[in-house]
Amino acid sequence: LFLTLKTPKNLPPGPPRLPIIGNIHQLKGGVPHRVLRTLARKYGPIMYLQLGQIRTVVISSPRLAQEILKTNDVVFADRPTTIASQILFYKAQDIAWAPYGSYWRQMRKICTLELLSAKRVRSYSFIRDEEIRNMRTRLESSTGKAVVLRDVVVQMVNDVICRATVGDVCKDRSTLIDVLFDIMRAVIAFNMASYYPSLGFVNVVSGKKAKWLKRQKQLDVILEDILEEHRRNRSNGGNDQEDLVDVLLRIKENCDLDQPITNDNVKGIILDMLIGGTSTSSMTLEWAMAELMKNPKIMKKVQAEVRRIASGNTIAETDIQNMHYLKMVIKETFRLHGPPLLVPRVSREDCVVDGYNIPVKTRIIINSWACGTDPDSWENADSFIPERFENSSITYLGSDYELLPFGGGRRICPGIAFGVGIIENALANLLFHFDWELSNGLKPEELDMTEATVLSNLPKHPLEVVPITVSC
Ligand code: HEM
Repeated sequence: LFLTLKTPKNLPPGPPRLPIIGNIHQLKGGVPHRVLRTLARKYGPIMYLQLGQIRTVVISSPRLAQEILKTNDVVFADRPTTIASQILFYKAQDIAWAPYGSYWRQMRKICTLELLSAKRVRSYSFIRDEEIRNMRTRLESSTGKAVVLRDVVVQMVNDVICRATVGDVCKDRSTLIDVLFDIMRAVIAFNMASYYPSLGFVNVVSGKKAKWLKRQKQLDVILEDILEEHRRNRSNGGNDQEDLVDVLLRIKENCDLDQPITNDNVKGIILDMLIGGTSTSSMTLEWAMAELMKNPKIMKKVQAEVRRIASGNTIAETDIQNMHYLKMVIKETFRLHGPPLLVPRVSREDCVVDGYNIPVKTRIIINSWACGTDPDSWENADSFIPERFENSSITYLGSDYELLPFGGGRRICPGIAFGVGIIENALANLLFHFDWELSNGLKPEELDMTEATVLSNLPKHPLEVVPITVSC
């Protein structure tokens, strides 16, 4: 498929348009955030691309990210309607893809209070500890042998999130993980039809629609099963500890809400939690370990800190609060390997950004990786240097626009405390209980850090390492 993009005629006045940026095929071939950063360095931090039928503005600097996420937050608080979000996310009846409005506000509030508040996240510490201990046991049984780290951490993260969200590790875990990653791919990946929404037949011809419908069916069976089990449990008196599904079912049955909750809403929200949490947190862990394997001095320094602070054979969450270098390693991992393009926004009305008129219904892509590697904000921007955060007040909480792994504004990720809680605890345990070698005698400098083209925040080649159990 080879399609040349031409300057669209009769567009309202807007930011400088790229006359011909090549073709969609070319964008598909490279890792999109890298292609877009190269284009931004040539054409500027605000670019107007006509991608098929979709008017798209790409933002590539911290200053302009602030204009979108802070100055004009409400204007850019909407999400696009995509074929993937319609099929896979129950017609966008979740939170992440829901249009901005009263339904989104209500459901986000329920999830924030009932699952993702700091207090709630603290209450899951026993789940985190148990599942991280299980991960450790699995690794101990492989001591001296090569393991694919991704498999181990995805299972641990998925088990933590499943237990907090649906109350138990999922019976059908491997199918669920497969489907979740497939959905993530469908949402992120290049898809010609999403640039030509009025040409629905493109999806039919390419076979994508049939594939997604099949995936959706598989997923729906798992989610229905989870709901049914909770309904049964509730009619038998329920459990002492409510999980998110119990909470949503209770609210659905008893509360007089502005927007009544349907079964599809509940399923869409479970899906958000599973997808939002599993892939992002496990990818961050894999990249952090890859950077540490690539940089043995940093590995040594962070291991020394963790082993000095942790006492006894376990790591308490209070110990982690004192592991400042570990936190810097995680921040640096977010800077270089966080979600490179934020979930797209859509403008709800005409708006002026940086002196340019952006018409209503324009899709906005924020290249957070370009912000995180902006040479005006960061020295040696492409190198992994955790020490850069030593005397810095920069956080990833959405108010420092040069570091946006969780986005910003009212659509900022509501799962920051939950995600970071898992990452910090798991990484501290991996570093405390094990020494690590690369498999097949690979040298650190030979480790390939290329990103996968489709899920570009995953390493292209899954990290293979050899854990060596350390007696503490
Ligand atoms: C390392 C971990 C994580 C990263 C890097 C991450 C990143 C992000 C990003 C970049 C966004 C889009 C924000 C924007 O549009 O400005 C987002 C949204 C979201 N995330 Fe996360 N996330 C993580 C963990 C989690 C967890 C653990 C959950 C829930 C259990 C979660 C649930 C969500 C939801 C529901 C949204 C949609 C928010 C909305 O549209 O209102 N995330 N996340």
